[in-house]
Amino acid sequence: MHVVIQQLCKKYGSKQVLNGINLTLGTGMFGLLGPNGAGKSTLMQILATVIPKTSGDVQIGHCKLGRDEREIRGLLGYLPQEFGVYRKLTGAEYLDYVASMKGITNGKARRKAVAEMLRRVNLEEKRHVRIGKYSGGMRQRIGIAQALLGDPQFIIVDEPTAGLDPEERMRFRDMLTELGKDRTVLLSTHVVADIDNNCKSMAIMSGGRIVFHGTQEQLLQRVQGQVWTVQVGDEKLAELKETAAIVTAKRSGAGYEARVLASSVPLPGAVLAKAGLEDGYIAVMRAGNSQ
Ligand SMILES: Nc1ncnc2c1ncn2[C@@H]1O[C@H](COP(=O)(O)OP(=O)(O)OP(=O)(O)O)[C@@H](O)[C@H]1O
Repeated sequence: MHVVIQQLCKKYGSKQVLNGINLTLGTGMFGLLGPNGAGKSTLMQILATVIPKTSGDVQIGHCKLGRDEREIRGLLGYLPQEFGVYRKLTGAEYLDYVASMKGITNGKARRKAVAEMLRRVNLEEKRHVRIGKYSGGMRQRIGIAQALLGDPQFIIVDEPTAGLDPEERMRFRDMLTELGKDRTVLLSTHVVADIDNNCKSMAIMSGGRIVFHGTQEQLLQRVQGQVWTVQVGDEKLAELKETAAIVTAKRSGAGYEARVLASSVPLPGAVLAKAGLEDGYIAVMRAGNSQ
């Protein structure tokens, strides 16, 4: 499914939260990366028809946001950041409720869909337990289950791995990868590591704008030949912070091993390193410019 976002804006009072967003998504996983407060959740909520846009156009398949809300809700699955509202319902009750909202009105069909989804996310045994008693991983799984009810072609997932342990994190990512094979999956996160190899296309948001939109390779190309590691003491590190962009500084021996972005050797002894996504992200955030 194709999703085309053009000049999308959102204002809360006089506060401009989204400022002229342009994005095109196709089949597969699309990673949206940005710091807290960048506007990612606002964008997700607009696409999920939870809140209205202020201006701009969004085309989801053959539907238009602002005109075809009901049809759009039938096309998409949305996993929001928070689930607090449903803590008192059991997993099965919650999925039954969501299935009704998605228009699965036939009781038998609904029970079948709910049972199938509980099995798929491995929560059959916990179906009569209240969601408030679920672990972080279980809550994410019931979240993805509700998002997948009705077999949506566009899946929106907001900050999916918060509160998950490493194993749950990996399982969750595998599940999204599988879903992305024949659907459009939009994944928002502030954790660079969540944007793994499966998100071929990605965007970076900052201050309500898209500051990068392209492939992972294109992001890496931006910092090719500009990432250095260098061993420094406390004083040199402070000096370096003034003159160069430091990606990380890890304690090493008596000083630090600093990872630095610079167009030429930042200090004598600095060694050129292989560029990673984190380096590209830091470079784009510092430049704050759009592609
Ligand atoms: N209902 C609201 N009224 C006023 N301002 C809001 C409202 N909702 C969000 N904002 C503001 O909009 C900006 C973007 O918030 P948003 O939650 O979309 O960012 P985010 O990138 O998803 O970050 P986070 O991961 O922290 O949620 C923030 O400055 C936030 O304070």
